[in-house]
Amino acid sequence: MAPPKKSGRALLREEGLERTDNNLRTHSWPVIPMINQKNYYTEYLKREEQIMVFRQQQEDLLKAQAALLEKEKQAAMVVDPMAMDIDRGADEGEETAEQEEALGSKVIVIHTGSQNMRIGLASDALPRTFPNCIARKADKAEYEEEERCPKRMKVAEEDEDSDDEGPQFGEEFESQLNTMSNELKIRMRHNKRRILPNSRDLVLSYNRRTPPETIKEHNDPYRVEWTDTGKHKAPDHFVGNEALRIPDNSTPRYRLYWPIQYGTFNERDYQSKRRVLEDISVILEEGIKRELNIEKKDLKLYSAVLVVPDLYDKNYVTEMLNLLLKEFWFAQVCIVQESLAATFGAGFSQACIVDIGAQKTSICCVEEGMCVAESRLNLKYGGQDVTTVLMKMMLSYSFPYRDINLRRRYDFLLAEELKAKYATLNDSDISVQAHDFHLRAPEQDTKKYHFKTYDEVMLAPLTHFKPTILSHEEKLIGRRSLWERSYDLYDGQPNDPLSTAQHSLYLSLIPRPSSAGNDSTANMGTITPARPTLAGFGGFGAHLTAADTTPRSSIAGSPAPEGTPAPPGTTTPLVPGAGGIPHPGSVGAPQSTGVTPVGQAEDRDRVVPIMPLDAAIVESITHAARGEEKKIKDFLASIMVVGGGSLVSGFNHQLEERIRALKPSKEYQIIIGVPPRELDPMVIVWKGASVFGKLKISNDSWIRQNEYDILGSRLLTYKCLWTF
Ligand SMILES: Nc1ncnc2c1ncn2[C@@H]1O[C@H](COP(=O)(O)OP(=O)(O)OP(=O)(O)O)[C@@H](O)[C@H]1O
Repeated sequence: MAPPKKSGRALLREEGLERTDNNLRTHSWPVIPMINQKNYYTEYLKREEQIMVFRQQQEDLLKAQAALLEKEKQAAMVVDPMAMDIDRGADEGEETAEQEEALGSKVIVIHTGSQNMRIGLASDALPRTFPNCIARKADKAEYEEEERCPKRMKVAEEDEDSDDEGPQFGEEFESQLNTMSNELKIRMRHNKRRILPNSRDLVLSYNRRTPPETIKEHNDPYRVEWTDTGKHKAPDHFVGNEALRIPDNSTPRYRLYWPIQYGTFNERDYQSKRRVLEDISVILEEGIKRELNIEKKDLKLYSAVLVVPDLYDKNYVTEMLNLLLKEFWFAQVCIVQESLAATFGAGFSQACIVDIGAQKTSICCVEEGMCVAESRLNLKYGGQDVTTVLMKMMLSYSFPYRDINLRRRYDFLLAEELKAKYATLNDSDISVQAHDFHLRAPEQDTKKYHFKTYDEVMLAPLTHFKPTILSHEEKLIGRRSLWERSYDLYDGQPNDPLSTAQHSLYLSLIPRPSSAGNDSTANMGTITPARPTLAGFGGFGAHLTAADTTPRSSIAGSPAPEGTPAPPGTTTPLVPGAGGIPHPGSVGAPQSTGVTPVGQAEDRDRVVPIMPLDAAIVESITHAARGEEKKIKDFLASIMVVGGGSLVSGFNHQLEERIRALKPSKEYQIIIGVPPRELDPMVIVWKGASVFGKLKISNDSWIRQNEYDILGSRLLTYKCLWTF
């Protein structure tokens, strides 16, 4: 139907030309007609000179060139060809060693790990490392507030003293331990290694009947120097090693905090954002002062390089950037990703970097100096899980120090020491062996324990390849309780990056309704276990309600019996069960799940991303190669393992064997490279960041104070070497 015809007066009114009786127009504003959207075109923000950051870089470059010309003129006058050569070289990015050193001595490189803080001048050969923790005065120490770790199943009091401990960690754990032990036995036989049939019984009976010796404190040459809290003038806090050495029962009491957890802020143990940031700030300030001898007030003369995880949390990066620029007043800050830094440290241009830290393991392929974004994988387990599971296994083998509790500082240090000494992945080390250790607790005589080990020293680090036996129920507590997920202002998409590799891992964990729509139990709002067998599997039967992922200390920690379906409206932190992981390589580009990106992002906060390490590496490489066979071969031949968790003896060989089993074809050469120059795998990332900080080409990545004042964290889009 044709629209009704408009009167002439109405048309004039629309055009603003309506006139009054005296023939004058009602207003004198010019009327601008609407733009025809079909022909609409703009160059706004399409050219570099319209972006302030690039404009400024261009201006800086012109200034530098003008200064160089001026210098050349002066040098030509005094005929000093050397001076000209040096300057030209510098302009072309070929710094001399002296220039690099000079640049590096004004750059502080910061790598904040979940367990270790590494700081140092970029000109230093190695970083200073100390525990990334702070002890603050409190009513109770952490061991008085929190449950024993490893968590024991409740046993009747009269049983506690009996010789036969029974399954302290639940039937499920025991059965997985036995399965792993049997699998190891089969593998050893296959490799023609001799095993005594009653080895475990020998260990059990020895450990049960060997009492500890008591050594008087004055007879112990290695007694620990505990931190003196100075009772009456006790300071508010201690940092790093000093904090870890405060007696647990000190007066006044101190509570230990680790402000970084799983590569982002610790939202579990803190009640406010301010306290987290304050603690990080104090640790950094005191670390820089003590280790580098630089006062906070002088930091405006320094630049900072900050290392962040590959799959970073946007809030973490922006808050840390703000902290460094506005609290520490560094002149400029540059941000670099862990895997990229690792390749810089090792001097590789292409590699698949596997970083095994204390709480997280990240995998990322790097090619031509760039992270292959889609290959990034972040798994929530690491060296600390190995320590805990080793203690569990040793206790299951009647470890004589039955009261060990990793929430106590001296026990945590003891467990770390035992792991570093005895954990192994060499088949040749598996036999019944006798060891001893000294238990040094504050205000107590030293106790010397004798114990024997068998296969548990290998089974514990083997959990990297069988992470379902690890306990994951506490890993999501408090997540997003202080910082809400960051969303893009314009399109509402989550700002935290997600790779196709990580996405496919989540897809395998988050249950979705089938395409036929016949799965009426699946519910987008809550996550129910994907496989009923998962409940109670590997000791993580704890069900978290949706609300439990937000408030701290509200976990319903009772393990659910095997096969128990989750009550309605409950959420289980999900990890892949046996056979739950799709075959590596079977997952291509992300499949559409029919859920909004926001919904997916929220789901991800309720899932613990876990996958066997060997499968995860193959998965990451598959996503990096995007179907190119040559790239798969190249990445498989250039795997590099870094991070403290990889220091277990025999780790690389074991990993190589397992990847070979997944990629048996003769076409693939699997090479696990070691860091060059015998560098410690724990410091490679820091080393690479320090190299980056000294380069002139990294000039474009520096975020300066004046730019930050105008653009804030939006600068990250232009300044970082990766897509932010
Ligand atoms: N000799 C060793 N053998 C086995 N494990 C070790 C050894 N030395 C250190 N580790 C482990 O390495 C881990 C610390 O590694 P690293 O410093 O790389 O972690 P981080 O950077 O603090 O943690 P994350 O990467 O999770 O943030 C700890 O779990 C520690 O027990």
